Amino acid sequence: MLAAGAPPLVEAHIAVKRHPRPDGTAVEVVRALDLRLGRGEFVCLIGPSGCGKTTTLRILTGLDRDFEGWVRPDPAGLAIGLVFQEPRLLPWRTVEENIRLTLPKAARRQDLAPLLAAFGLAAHGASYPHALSLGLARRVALARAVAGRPALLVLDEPFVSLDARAAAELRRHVRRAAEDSGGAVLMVTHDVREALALADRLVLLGEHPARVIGEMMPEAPREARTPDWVERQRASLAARYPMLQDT
Ligand SMILES: Nc1ncnc2c1ncn2[C@@H]1O[C@H](COP(=O)(O)OP(=O)(O)OP(=O)(O)O)[C@@H](O)[C@H]1O
Repeated sequence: MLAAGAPPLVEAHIAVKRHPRPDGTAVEVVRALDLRLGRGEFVCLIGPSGCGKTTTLRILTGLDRDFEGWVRPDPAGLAIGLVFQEPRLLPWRTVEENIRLTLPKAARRQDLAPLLAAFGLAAHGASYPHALSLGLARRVALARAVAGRPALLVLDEPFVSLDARAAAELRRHVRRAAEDSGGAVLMVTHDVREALALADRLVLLGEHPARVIGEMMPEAPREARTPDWVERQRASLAARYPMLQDT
């Protein structure tokens, strides 16, 4: 949580972000969006499909600099671990090599066994990405993202297209990654249940152009967030924000 008076890890004001249209005009995707992220805080960005969540993430992480506004500090100077919807593993490298290659040179020879074990990947270090299920591949991407101990871990829709069991396992690993890394986590999801199960703070974005329309801080500690508790909170949020009705 962002303690009063504590400087945020990242702070952004996106005045306007436009994407070009094929006919040469531009469409506004984000407008007047303000976001602050505290050290060690786990924040979920939630919003309807196509509202501009990924665009916002790309700006916050410095992947997109073509916008009006600012991000402080410059993300280029921040250690950021990224997990995209597509695991983006090098197909010709093993799981272990995929992780090792993203480490700074001095750390490349370290023993990765504890990390692989922590993410339930002990049996897969020598596997190639094509042999992995989507759930396992996302877990590798998550292990790779935390291997360098980032100050900020960014996850874009990590639970999409996973069956309930794989999603539950990944949720456990995301939770662990957040707790072990000590860094902040910013996760984009349209799965309100996952957000309620994991986050310190939920930031709700409206229809595009994306802007913040509300926030919620789950009061129960994570270990007390049972499926019943999550369902009650989801129903109460959906009553307040009708756009969450179908989630
Ligand atoms: N590079 C681009 N060029 C043009 N339009 C784009 C580009 N990237 C995204 N858009 C459009 O901007 C809007 C917001 O896209 P974005 O991917 O940020 O939304 P999102 O909330 O993450 O969507 P989803 O929930 O479907 O993943 C969409 O209408 C999308 O089609």
